[in-house]
Amino acid sequence: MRHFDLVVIGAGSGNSIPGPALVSEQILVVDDGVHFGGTCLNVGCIPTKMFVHPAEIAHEVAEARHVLNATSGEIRYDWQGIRDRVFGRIDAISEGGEEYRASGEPNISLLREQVRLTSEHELESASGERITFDRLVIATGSRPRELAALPLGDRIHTNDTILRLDNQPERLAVIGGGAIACEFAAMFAGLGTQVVQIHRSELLRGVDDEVRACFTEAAKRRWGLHLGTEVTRAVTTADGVTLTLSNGDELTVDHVLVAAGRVVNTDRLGTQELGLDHRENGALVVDEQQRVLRGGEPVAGIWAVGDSANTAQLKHVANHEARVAVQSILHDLGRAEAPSGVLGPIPLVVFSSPQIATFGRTLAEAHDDGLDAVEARCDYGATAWGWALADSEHFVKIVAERGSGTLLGAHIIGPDAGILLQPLVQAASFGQSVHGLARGQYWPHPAATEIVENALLKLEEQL
Ligand SMILES: Cc1cc2nc3c(=O)[nH]c(=O)nc-3n(C[C@H](O)[C@H](O)[C@H](O)COP(=O)(O)OP(=O)(O)OC[C@H]3O[C@@H](n4cnc5c(N)ncnc54)[C@H](O)[C@@H]3O)c2cc1C
Ligand SMILES: NC(=O)c1ccc[n+]([C@@H]2O[C@H](COP(=O)([O-])OP(=O)(O)OC[C@H]3O[C@@H](n4cnc5c(N)ncnc54)[C@H](O)[C@@H]3O)[C@@H](O)[C@H]2O)c1
Repeated sequence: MRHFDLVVIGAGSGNSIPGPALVSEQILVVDDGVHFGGTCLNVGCIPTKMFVHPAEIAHEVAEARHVLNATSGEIRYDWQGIRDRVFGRIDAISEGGEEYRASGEPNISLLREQVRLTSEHELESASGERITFDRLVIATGSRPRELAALPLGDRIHTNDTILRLDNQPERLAVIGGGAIACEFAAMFAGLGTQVVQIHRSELLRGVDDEVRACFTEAAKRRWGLHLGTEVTRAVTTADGVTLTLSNGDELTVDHVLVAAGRVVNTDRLGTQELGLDHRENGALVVDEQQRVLRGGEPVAGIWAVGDSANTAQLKHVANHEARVAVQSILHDLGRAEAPSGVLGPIPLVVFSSPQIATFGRTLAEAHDDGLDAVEARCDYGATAWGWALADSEHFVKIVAERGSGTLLGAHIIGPDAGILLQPLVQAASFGQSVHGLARGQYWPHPAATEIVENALLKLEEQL
């Protein structure tokens, strides 16, 4: 029976655990993914954004008349060319990474199989191999939730398969109203697919109400939107997929994308049987060192990171957790201080069109928490950069506590929202009050950051 000092299950964020600091450990990396390297690299953040950008250019060209007073003729996009540019780059990284893990380092071995824990120090692979270990990192991530009414197949996809289609769908139904659904809907619509998004409630629940309303209006202008509706039946024919909706409507599309949330992969790992603490969504409960808990106490020798250990389901969170886990393992080995682990608020950027960026509380949430909070809004259109963009709909909102000026949240919709959010994430992370934040530094004129500066100035007036 093989034995390892450390086993890492999951080679997404888990793949960054082995490194120079652990070179003296015999490490086994285990992964059962079709492509090596996890969700972000193969079917998540990176390929989607590599499609989102060309789609955004295409959208801007279509809108060019608005800013250029130009007449834009019909432009045809080369789906296969875009797809091959994306996967030509990504697949090479995935294949190179797999080869390096399999044979590039003397202390690291690779197992490409699904495994299940049989105890805290033993696992069994699908082919029946039993392997023991001293320490374990669980980084098994999540997978798309499937819907009974929409069995996956050649025409019904998740994010795992749709980006590799040979031909761009002329008609696409997107099911769901979260980040994935909103990004894919805008992306396909930008490239000229006739998109219809079908969702049982409102888009982007949990995001600031005004931001959501602005997004929903923009979405309605760009693609079909059926809200408060579910798909009850799907019939695949030679012509496409005919969907029956809960309101009785029927529509036929070429392909369907199911984006109805993620299932945490602990359900097939055996962690429940080990009595480890789980959250409602199946993620493991961990402490600030990423050690998994049982009965609220850390279990010796087991760490968890990423989607299997948090509810944020974001890559920047998973990356940070992996760094914390490495330091905690080194601490366990007597070679480092214990990590502190805690960073500031977690930002979320939805790379749809328009883009949304947010962190922290909305004004309503701050009030619900009993805080004396105030909010200021600056429209893009109230600044010189907004005039350059001819923007009349997007805005920045900042929430702070009256008196102390503590930054409680920020909510942005519009071009480069993710970039505009970061100075506020930085201020909140380093405990900087809103007092003096606008006037205590230069803001280059007339850059888009002036929108943030003006929101801060308005906010300060209310403190
Ligand atoms: C379409 C999409 C777009 C996204 N866009 C963004 C974005 O723009 N920004 C952002 O921050 N986040 C984004 N995310 C979320 C982000 O991709 C995830 O939060 C992150 O990749 C999770 O990393 P992880 O290491 O926890 O898991 P993963 O990367 O999913 O890795 C887990 C690995 O474990 C393997 N595995 C699971 N169970 C077993 C088992 N029992 N045995 C062996 N192997 C196993 C899996 O095959 C997988 O390779 C997106 C997600 C999706 C789906
Ligand atoms: N830009 C980003 O950072 C980015 C992009 C994509 C995904 N992600 C991450 O990935 C995670 C998953 O994204 P997501 O959009 O799949 O999840 P989500 O949880 O945001 O949205 C899931 C959607 O599916 C709907 N849904 C759930 N069950 C359903 C059912 N049975 N029938 C019909 N609809 C159903 C929900 O109402 C919701 O609108 C997110 O938590 C997000 O953090 C991040």
